[in-house]
Amino acid sequence: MSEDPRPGSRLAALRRLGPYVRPLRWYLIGSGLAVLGSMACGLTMPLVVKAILDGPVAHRDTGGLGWMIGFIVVLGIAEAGLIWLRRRLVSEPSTRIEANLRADLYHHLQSLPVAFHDQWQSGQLLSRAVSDLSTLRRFIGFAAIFMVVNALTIVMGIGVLFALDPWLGLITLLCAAPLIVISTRYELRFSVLSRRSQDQAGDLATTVEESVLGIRVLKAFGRGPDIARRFGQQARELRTTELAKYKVIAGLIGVIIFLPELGIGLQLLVGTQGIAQGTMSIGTLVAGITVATYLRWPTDSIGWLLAETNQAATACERYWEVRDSPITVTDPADPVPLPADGDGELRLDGVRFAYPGAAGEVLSGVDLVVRPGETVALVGPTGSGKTTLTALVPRLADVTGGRVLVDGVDVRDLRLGDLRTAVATAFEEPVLFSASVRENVALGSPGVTDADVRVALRIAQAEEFVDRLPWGLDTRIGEEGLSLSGGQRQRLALARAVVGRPRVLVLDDPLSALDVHTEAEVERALREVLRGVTALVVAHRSSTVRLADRVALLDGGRITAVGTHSDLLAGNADYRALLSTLDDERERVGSA
Ligand SMILES: Nc1ncnc2c1ncn2[C@@H]1O[C@H](COP(=O)(O)OP(=O)(O)OP(=O)(O)O)[C@@H](O)[C@H]1O
Repeated sequence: MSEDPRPGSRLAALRRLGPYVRPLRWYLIGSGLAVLGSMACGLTMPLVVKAILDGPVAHRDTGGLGWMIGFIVVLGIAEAGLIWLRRRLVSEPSTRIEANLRADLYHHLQSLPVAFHDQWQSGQLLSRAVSDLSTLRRFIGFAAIFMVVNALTIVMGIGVLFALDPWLGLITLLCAAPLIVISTRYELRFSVLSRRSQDQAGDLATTVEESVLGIRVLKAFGRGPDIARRFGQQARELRTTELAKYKVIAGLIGVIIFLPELGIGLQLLVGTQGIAQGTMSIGTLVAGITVATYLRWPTDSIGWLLAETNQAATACERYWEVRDSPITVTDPADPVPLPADGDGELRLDGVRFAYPGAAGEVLSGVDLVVRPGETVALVGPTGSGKTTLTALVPRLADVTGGRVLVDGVDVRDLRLGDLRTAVATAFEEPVLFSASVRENVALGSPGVTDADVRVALRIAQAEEFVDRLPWGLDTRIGEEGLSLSGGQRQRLALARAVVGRPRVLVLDDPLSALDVHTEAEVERALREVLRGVTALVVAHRSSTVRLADRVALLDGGRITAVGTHSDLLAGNADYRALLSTLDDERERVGSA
């Protein structure tokens, strides 16, 4: 996310849009030709005016005037028609390219490993997916075409001026040339600011998103004013950058306005002398000034179009930064099917894991077998790597050493779709989406029937409350399921985990974030969910531990003890100490 002002890298980012643009190039070329045609009509008009002034007006003879006026009308109609055609032609490619880029970005985001999302702020992703792509749409539909067309119009116009009178052409050329040099210098300065402001807008979006999602916590802890201060500070920084952008643009606009005005003044001076000496006609001078005036917008707009191009190049760079992030968790080249008769054995064989860029390993040789149909609770001090370990089973991240095997097959040899059907997960914080109960439960198993959803809800002790919702399974639950209680959300998450009848369940303690009364309901649900399924359950509560057949103690990156809850209580001092801290902590939290 660095500010890289080099035009080369930024142009390369724009060039990479080729595969998106190529299939729609005829629309864009057609649109460019239409606008070029309309400009040619505009440039022809002064020539007809010259013919009228130097012919019928100068000779006081109106013969042929009708044809000339008629020609001007035809030029006007053609110009208007071509402008209409340009607008019609350009809307299709610009919106289609934007939609395709957005769809591919979203698909890529879905495939990126969790480690990527840990490192990227959501607001940055949001601003790239929304505002940066809108900037690109504007560029493709407008600035890109007008950059080319306006440059051609300036060349055509100066050509016409040279044909009318070399002095008129030379004056306009001498005023236009410094513009190009000055604009390029401004462009470089603007590009740095443009990149900064887009990144700052992303940071601002992150703050807004975090404060909306965490509104309850912020209110409960009275942190609203602090967040407002942070937001205010970020908004001020963004404003400072925007002001600096305006300053650069204002300087450029000043030059852009002044030079053409100077040109028209010089044309009048030279033209008046030419007319006095009889070397130039009035028609030539009027046509020359009209052409020079017509060239003002193409010339004036260069700075603005360069700014738009800059912004688009920056947006494009930011887009590719996400698209270029490697998808490290992929389907294997030769996937192995899961044995059809497997009962769901989960085996961790010397599993090691280190977070990218971290100094040391979180897991350094974990060996554990969860037998078919068995529930193993994973306990360990905070930060010992329990959550990390559960992420390795459905390949939310890949082991850095050792193997995770489901029914004897390394999870990396399975097709991701097969693995995630065989292994279902539920997390400490149940995440529900703005969709119906049915869609939320069937999220990972799109083919399931309503009957399957109902069975899952029954197992998760959620059927009764879902039936009481106003539209039952069709009830839309709010963003993150905020309109449901914590226990209800957790039970829907458990129903989602079991609906596809997975071979292995991996749960991050579903009871840990619940109060005592809710916990009893979810505990009942959990007991049902765990019946007959192979399950590895991270336990933060002794109540969760008691649901398990065996308990594994994770400490120092390894499993240091495995046994039944009572065996470990009786024979393992570390386990006794750990369990007492878990429940002490809860009492502290409960009484706070
Ligand atoms: N995305 C990450 N990048 C780098 N380090 C991480 C990341 N996530 C977790 N860690 C570190 O890995 C270690 C294990 O974290 P993990 O969340 O797996 O522990 P845990 O046993 O589940 O903890 P808790 O019981 O508090 O939930 C911790 O030291 C944590 O700081």
